Amino acid sequence: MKYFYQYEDNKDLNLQELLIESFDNILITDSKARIVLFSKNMVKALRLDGVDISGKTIYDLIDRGYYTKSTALECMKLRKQCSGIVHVAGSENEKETAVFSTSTPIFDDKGELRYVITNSRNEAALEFYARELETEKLNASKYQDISKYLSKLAGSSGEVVTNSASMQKVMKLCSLIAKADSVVLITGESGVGKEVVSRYIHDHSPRKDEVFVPVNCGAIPGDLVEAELFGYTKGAFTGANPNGSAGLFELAHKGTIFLDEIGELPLSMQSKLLRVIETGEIRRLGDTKYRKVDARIVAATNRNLEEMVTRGEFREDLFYRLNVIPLLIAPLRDRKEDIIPLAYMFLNRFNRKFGLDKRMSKNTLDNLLDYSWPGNIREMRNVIERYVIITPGNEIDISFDENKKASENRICLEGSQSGLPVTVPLKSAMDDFERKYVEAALRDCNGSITKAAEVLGIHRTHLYKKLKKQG
Ligand SMILES: Nc1ncnc2c1ncn2[C@@H]1O[C@H](COP(=O)(O)OP(=O)(O)OP(=O)(O)O)[C@@H](O)[C@H]1O
Repeated sequence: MKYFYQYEDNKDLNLQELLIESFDNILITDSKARIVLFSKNMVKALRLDGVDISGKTIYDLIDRGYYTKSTALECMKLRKQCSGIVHVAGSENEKETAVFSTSTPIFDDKGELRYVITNSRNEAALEFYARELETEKLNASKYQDISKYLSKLAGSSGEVVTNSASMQKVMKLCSLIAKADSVVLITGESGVGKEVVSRYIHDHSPRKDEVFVPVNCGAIPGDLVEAELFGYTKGAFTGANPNGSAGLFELAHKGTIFLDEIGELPLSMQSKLLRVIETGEIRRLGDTKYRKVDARIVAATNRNLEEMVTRGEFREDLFYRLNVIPLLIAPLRDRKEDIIPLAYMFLNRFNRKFGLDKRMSKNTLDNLLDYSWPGNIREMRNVIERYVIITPGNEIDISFDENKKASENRICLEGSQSGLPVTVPLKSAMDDFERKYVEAALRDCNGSITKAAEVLGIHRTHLYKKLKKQG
């Protein structure tokens, strides 16, 4: 391999001059440690401006206290490449600094040491590289985890129906909010579309090409919340990934993190979240250092945070910090103009999905409008999907008995004796029953997930997971 090329028109090339002007800090010494060449930047880095160095050796410079240790001398002694931090003395105007040097030996044909060439980087450059490296690592871990995370998520929100004046107002406001980077707090009953709205904000923000990370704070067991949100270092706790892991905030770097059910965050975590919002820094569990994270926060809750503040269940300072831009999404029963367009949207979606062509009876439309929809749009989605599947003919006839109790629902499946056509596989029948039962429990408990979970005898996080699975 040839490393040096000379052409007709660069015969006068003077390599010494090029080395002297090089951006890199370069020092060449001979086998007796005499200085042969300094690049201008090396002179600056070692603070030797104006010093007469002709005929001087590295020993002389060390004797005069310019620096304390030399990788060039180490390299001469060990006859191999050596690296290390070299502390450079301060002066009246400049404080002591350090450079990272690497010295490489150059041997002649007989294996005798001829020169040592030393390259170095100063502190500022090293800090710059360290920061770049950290960002690179962050991005690498981010993208590694994102694919895993996204694959676990339910499908995207698809078409967003906004026929009512109140939803149109919300969406208009969202378009404005999207452009700013402020924290947003979305409130509204379960299933009204808080996540849909937060995705809309992200999709219309300058961060739209970055990741959107939805997190259901209520579904994460209390003792794991910190590790999930902020990540953890090696050996932070038993059962953890032995290499440590980035948290969801790091995953959302440059994008948006959607903190759903923020009211379920334990108080200890609330103060940590407040710190993150104030400083833009997170600290992995078990770590000592803080890391900068640039994630826009959109939070949501179906609880009354103000009341929680008065009861001491939610930090007042966090509430005010989150409540910079409050958005209230009305329950479906208060925006009836959305009911029929939503019903048709879901009907079309499920007809397409199952390759069917069902229609809704006139009676159904009236019933949909009269119903109070305690589970809001999620409930509607489930009802329509269910009727599309279980209606044998082409016309769907949906009716509701709002007075029906959950306990009655257990034995009161509509239709024939068994309640479902026998053509439905057992798994679908069981899923359908579970869905109805959960809906009935939610209806009985006025949409409160905590109460419904109690009635059903399952943990709140378990119920959240079931609801998410159901759509
Ligand atoms: N305006 C809308 N247009 C179309 N679909 C909607 C709309 N609003 C909600 N949905 C659908 O309803 C379901 C529930 O919405 P979403 O998950 O956003 O509600 P949520 O308020 O975040 O619920 P929770 O509080 O339980 O997390 C989803 O399947 C969503 O796609």
